[in-house]
Amino acid sequence: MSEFHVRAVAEGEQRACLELLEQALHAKPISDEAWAKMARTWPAAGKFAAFDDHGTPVGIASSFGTELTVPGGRKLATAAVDGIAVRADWTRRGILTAMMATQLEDIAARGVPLAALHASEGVIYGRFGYGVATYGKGVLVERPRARLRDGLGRDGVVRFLTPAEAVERVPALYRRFTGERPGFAARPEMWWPGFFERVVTGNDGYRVAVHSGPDGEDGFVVYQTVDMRDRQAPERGALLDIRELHAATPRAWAGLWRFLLSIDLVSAVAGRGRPMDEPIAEMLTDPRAVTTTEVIDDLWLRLVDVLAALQARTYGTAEAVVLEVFDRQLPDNNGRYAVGQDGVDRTTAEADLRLDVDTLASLYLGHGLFSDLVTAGRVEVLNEAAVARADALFHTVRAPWCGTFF
Ligand SMILES: CC(=O)SCCNC(=O)CCNC(=O)[C@H](O)C(C)(C)COP(=O)(O)OP(=O)(O)OC[C@H]1O[C@@H](n2cnc3c(N)ncnc32)[C@H](O)[C@@H]1OP(=O)(O)O
Repeated sequence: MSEFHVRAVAEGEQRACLELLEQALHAKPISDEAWAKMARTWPAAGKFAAFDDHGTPVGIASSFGTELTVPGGRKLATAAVDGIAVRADWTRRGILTAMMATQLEDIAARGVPLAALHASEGVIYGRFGYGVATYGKGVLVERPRARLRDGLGRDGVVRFLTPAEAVERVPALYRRFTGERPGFAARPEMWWPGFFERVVTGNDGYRVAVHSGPDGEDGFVVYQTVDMRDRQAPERGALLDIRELHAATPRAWAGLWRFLLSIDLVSAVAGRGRPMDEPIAEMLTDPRAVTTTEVIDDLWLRLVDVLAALQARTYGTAEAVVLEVFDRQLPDNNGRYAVGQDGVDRTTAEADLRLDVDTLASLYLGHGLFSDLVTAGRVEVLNEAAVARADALFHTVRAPWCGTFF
């Protein structure tokens, strides 16, 4: 059997790696034209690949640098893992395992405390220390029944942007969003061409509209129209499928929803991966006009430097707890941490709760409760009184949400 070896991707090898990624994700092959646009978003830096004996890439692990907001508002350097694949004729031979080890060691060596990804499947990344740290909900709003409460969302103006205008204006607008919600991801310059420009200038019919309030442009929505008409239900109009909707103020948020729900010949407005606490039903006169269609795991988080990550966030009001953390891939993280409102440090004190690093990652941004993960067998309790304290320390008022796909 042929062997593979993992090393950093060299300049000039990126396109072959991207082709391998697109093939593994069952996407269309990359044309020369598409590659010309994408090349600048796919630098060799931050990429590792597995190569066969002939030097052909058979696996890719890519990441780029971003920042995530952690509870309390600090922005923490994060490796956004945006492309993982192994060629189908090379799977289940340990290539992903080898690439993840190299990638994690590299991220740790560079002093980046967090890594994050969106997973294609739920069974892959827990073994590498990633835990589900944010969730998103799918919503379907039936337009004929949906009326916004009086006065809501009427203060501003919404207008369409051409694709070229959207490419030029939306990145600057996005920088207005301060991202205080835990889990919120910054979008570095290199994110925009591959994940935004390609979508809004492509042939899939995406439209972009911006909301303007008293301080200028303060929100935008990107959506696609899906034709729902059929012979059985000729009265049905289109479905508006929101790709993203961001607003700097509650008024801008309501204004964008009002706009979407006012468009003619539309039977429903749908969104996926919306914040779990987005108050859509609450803004309508008939809350039953909204159906939650799904809840999806959104951001998978990896605490690469557990001490730095724990020290970066703030905590609720409760007495400190001692957590004993186990990390198979990055053993420097193994040990006990005293976590409290007054700070976090390593300790030799007896542990209250024992857990794996992926479980701690899933609690880190404030989603979920230690007590539920005790029930689920994910947290070992050595001191019963510490469970409620850990809940109070870690849980956040706002549901964490990432808001950016990568
Ligand atoms: C962040 C992102 O980019 S998400 C996109 C991820 N990529 C894809 O889904 C593309 C299609 N799939 C693939 O490319 C590959 O199947 C990968 C990357 C998911 C897995 O690569 P492999 O090299 O086969 O993984 P590897 O051999 O190292 O397996 C490690 C372990 O994970 C398990 N595993 C890996 N992938 C899967 C899977 N899809 N389903 C179930 N188990 C899996 C293996 O069985 C193995 O378990 P073991 O340690 O108990 O033996």
